[in-house]
Amino acid sequence: MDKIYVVYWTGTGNTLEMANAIGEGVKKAGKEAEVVNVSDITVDQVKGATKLALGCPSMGVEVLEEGEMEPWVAEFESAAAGKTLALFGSYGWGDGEWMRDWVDRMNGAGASVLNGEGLICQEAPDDAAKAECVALGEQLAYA
Ligand SMILES: Cc1cc2nc3c(=O)[nH]c(=O)nc-3n(C[C@H](O)[C@H](O)[C@H](O)COP(=O)(O)O)c2cc1C
Repeated sequence: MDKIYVVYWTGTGNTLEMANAIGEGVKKAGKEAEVVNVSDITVDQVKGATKLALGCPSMGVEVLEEGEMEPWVAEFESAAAGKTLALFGSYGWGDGEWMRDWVDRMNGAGASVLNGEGLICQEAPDDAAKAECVALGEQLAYA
């Protein structure tokens, strides 16, 4: 499967902005990207993908969004082994705990998380944060 999916959940659009910039980076590297809301794609559809970007903001108290993203990620755990993942998301007032937990979880499921950490950004990404997202998309495409 050549297409690289950038699967995200967003409440107010910040993580979507990150997702779009990551998709832009994938395309810049010459690969096809599909930026897709988690509610519009099943885990089955990404089972054949060797690399994937997943994004979700910090919600609840330092957890993934619980209505859509958390159940999707829980199901994805059994399909994650051997995949290369770019994890990303926006946060507000925390210290990134939700992302560290998510990275540990995905590594525990046998995936390889690029750079050993997720790309996080406080609230809306500024130009510098968007540039980091573009670079992450390129890195994922070349990985
Ligand atoms: C219900 C709710 C819970 C949140 N919990 C946290 C949290 O635990 N830690 C944190 O740093 N930010 C928290 N935030 C802030 C969001 O992560 C932040 O506003 C983020 O930019 C939202 O991204 P989005 O625009 O993609 O939805 C919370 C926001 C909401 C609405």
